[in-house]
Amino acid sequence: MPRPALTTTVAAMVEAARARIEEIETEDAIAMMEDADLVFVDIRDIRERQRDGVIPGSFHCPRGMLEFWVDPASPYFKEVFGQDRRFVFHCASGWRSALSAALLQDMGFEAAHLRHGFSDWVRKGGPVESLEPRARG
Ligand SMILES: O=S(=O)([O-])[S-]
Repeated sequence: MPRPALTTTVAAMVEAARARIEEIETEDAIAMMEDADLVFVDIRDIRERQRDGVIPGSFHCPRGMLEFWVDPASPYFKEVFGQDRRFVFHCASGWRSALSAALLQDMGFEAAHLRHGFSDWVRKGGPVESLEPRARG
């Protein structure tokens, strides 16, 4: 049976998201590293973090938990998202984080995203920390 045609593409969705969210260039984000009011939120999955490293001090919020962790009415709410701080979401290349920032905007949660993602962060010499794989019990 033929698959039904999609009504949009992921590229179109990312483009539409990018048109309405705050985007941070890598160089500017690196310069913001020392800002204690700023939280980098990494939405990549744990395997990407373990394989490629992380932005030091970044908070890991798997993309699948996004809405649940930022909503104070959710049983999964995370305190960090209740703090009066500036949040910059990132993924590997800026696609997932663009969609996430737009979704958060729809929820009324203010967040920017790292325009070119962690891969560009590494390319531009941003600091990277290694993550030890969790020991299995
Ligand atoms: O979503 S992605 O830009 O990291 S491939």
